[in-house]
Amino acid sequence: MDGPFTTPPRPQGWLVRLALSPRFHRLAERLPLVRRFARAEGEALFDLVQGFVRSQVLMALVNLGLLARLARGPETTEDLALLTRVPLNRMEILLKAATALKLVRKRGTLWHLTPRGAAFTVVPGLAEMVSHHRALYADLADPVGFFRGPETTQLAGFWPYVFGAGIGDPEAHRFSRLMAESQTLVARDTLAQVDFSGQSHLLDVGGGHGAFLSAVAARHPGLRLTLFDLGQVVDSAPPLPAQITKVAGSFRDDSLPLGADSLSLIRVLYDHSDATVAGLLARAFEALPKGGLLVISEPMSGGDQPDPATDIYFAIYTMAMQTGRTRSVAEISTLLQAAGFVQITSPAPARPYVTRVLTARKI
Ligand SMILES: C[S@@+](CC[C@H](N)C(=O)[O-])C[C@H]1O[C@@H](n2cnc3c(N)ncnc32)[C@H](O)[C@@H]1O
Repeated sequence: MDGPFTTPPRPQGWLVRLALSPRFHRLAERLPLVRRFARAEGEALFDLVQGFVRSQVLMALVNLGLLARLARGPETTEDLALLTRVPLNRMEILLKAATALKLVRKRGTLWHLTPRGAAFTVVPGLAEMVSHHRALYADLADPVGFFRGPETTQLAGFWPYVFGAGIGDPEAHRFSRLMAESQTLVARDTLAQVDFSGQSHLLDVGGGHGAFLSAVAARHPGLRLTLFDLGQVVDSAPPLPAQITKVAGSFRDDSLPLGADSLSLIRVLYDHSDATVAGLLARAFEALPKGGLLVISEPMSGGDQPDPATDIYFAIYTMAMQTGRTRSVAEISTLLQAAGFVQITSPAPARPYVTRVLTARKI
């Protein structure tokens, strides 16, 4: 730690005072009940210490294609080593680490996937998501510099649109595919919490390749649907159900299309600064008729009660993007109220690490 603290130490709670005392730790080893608690805390601390190594083991398994390979059937260490050009002794260590992560197990001479390892290979977009963390981990390689605020980050380069930059076709394709593949779970959790059956026309702003609208189309065949996103993104979308119309434009520079009585922003706000979000919400308010429904769905901060997933992973990820922010329900609500929206509700999320839904109305 460099630099002096300017305030004298403040009083601490008694449990913290105990945990700060080396004498207490020596004593705890001799008292069975306290020992159990102290050891559980010790294990939790060790898990914190080794977290990065766990993630890198997972990254190696994904990038070497080992989990995908084992999804085809069991293999020997020798074959896996040969296939991936990893020396045999190092492959053995990697597979044992994967066993400790409960992703694989060895029976006789053959490595098999566990049910968790098998589930990993079929969750849409999960392997791609792990792979693209290369940029995030590069940014976090110097965590002190990262928290002090670097000039540039690799992750910002992965998502060029966040600065309003024009994007090329390969970039549009790369990040839209990543988002579309992870959209399945987001759409499922969003549609479990929002009922569009009273609506006639939904406009999905920043809708990427239309994965969310395709899920809505399957659920509500009579609903008119409009996909709005940057030109390069809508142009590279795969063929979509007939009820979806594509409109190209930028929510920074263009008005949003009129005519829809509901508007969704799925995983859009957290990419952008408060100023950009305020502008976007003002445009959404303009585009909706009286009574119009706004749906926001993305992982949200726990606010005063930080959430174990969103206040670590998403808060730091969006900070690494340099323009984004993982906001709490209260923070988004303040921005919504400033834009004129009322009747703001946010049901408890089923899986906060997948998404949280917030709805509001224009009246
Ligand atoms: C994180 S992705 C989410 C995509 C999709 N809603 C989903 O959840 O899979 C954000 C989307 O916002 C779009 N976007 C970013 N800036 C935009 C802008 N200025 N105007 C329109 N769309 C924009 C991106 O192209 C991208 O498709």
